Amino acid sequence: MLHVVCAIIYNDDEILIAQRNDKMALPLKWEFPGGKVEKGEDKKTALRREIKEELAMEIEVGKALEPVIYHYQDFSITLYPYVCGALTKEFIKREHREIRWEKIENLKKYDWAAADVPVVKKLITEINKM
Ligand SMILES: Nc1nc2c([nH]c(=O)n2[C@H]2C[C@H](O)[C@@H](COP(=O)(O)OP(=O)(O)OP(=O)(O)O)O2)c(=O)[nH]1
Repeated sequence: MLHVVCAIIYNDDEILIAQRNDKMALPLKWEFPGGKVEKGEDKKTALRREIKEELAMEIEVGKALEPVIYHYQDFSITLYPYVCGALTKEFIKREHREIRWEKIENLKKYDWAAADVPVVKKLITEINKM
């Protein structure tokens, strides 16, 4: 079982979303930036580290959302999503094929990694209640 943290990074009404590259597992799928928690590492620390490595970005890690367990064909993951704040909109694209700011109501148009689908649905439901 992989333990993966991911960041739902807000700036105003937009969220930062990323497309995996064709050399990665789950090629070309869209995801929230993040990565594997290392042994003995605190999840929030892991998330700040991954976002710095992947995007050269500093974030404020906030509320934890409900973890998602998903069994892919070759491996299983527990995905731990966190609501995060961005201090600036700037980032450097270091590993992904594409990274962009997107409005929540447009998130359903993307081909998400399967583990992310319940997270995306929840975000869309929440925004519709507002
Ligand atoms: N980062 C991230 N990974 C996700 C998400 N949804 C999802 O199924 N995954 C999967 C894809 C990968 O198999 C795994 C995360 O691995 P990764 O390759 O992004 O993590 P990493 O940077 O620590 O990996 P590594 O290349 O250093 O080994 O979790 C998501 O929203 N964000």
